Amino acid sequence: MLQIQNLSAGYGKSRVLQDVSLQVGPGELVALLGRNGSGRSTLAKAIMGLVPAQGRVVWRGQQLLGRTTFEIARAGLGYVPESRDVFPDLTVTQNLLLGQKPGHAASRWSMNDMFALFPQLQQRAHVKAGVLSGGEQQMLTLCRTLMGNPELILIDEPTEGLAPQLVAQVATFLGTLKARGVSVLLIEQKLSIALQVSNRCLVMGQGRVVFEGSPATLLANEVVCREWLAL
Ligand SMILES: Nc1ncnc2c1ncn2[C@@H]1O[C@H](COP(=O)(O)OP(=O)(O)OP(=O)(O)O)[C@@H](O)[C@H]1O
Repeated sequence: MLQIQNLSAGYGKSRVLQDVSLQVGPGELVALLGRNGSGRSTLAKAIMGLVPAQGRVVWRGQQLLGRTTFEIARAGLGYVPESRDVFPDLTVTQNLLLGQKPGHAASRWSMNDMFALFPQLQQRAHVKAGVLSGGEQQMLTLCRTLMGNPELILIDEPTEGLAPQLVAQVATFLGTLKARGVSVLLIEQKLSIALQVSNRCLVMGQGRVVFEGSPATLLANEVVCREWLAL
């Protein structure tokens, strides 16, 4: 469904990604692990057309490289960046409504689905997003992207800085995406979450994919865990 072949990308003269190839199948949740600076966020940005890249990013048979971020999102890809991304002066409900894509077929996700996943957002439905806690803003960013009905969603470190209870809610959220057939490429620092929710794990190191396999295979690979994940 998403096929990345020999992707290279970087900033100015510095080359960050080198020859990255991977794929994400329909309804699959692929976890992208690695140390800080290994290039995972750059990969997500390259897929979304946010950093210059060479190679092939093929989505449903069509090359995405060279298209604008807007066109890539319209083609069915959602992106939740590492930084929380809300409209601070709009309420929670208004933020969610803005996530919908006008003129598209009805989203398979309703506002009530979002409130069922994160009840805190319902309690704060009419509060301006700018006064929410960091964790609540993270939930709102996830939900707003989902309201756009993506077929594949790239999520960059959704549990970073969250209290354990919220981490558990994000894990449930990811499980719901999987259960409802949304493909996910998840950048995650917490190995426990990645192992719990993913079908397959990729490990990146120095801008390359250095491991690919099931969560169980990754856990059993002491060399990869030590050298590339510092476990
Ligand atoms: N805007 C930028 N300009 C220049 N270099 C950058 C930029 N963003 C990232 N880099 C560099 O690219 C490399 C990969 O960073 P990237 O953010 O993709 O890694 P990461 O695996 O997502 O790690 P992290 O979790 O720390 O973000 C790092 O060396 C980083 O310093």
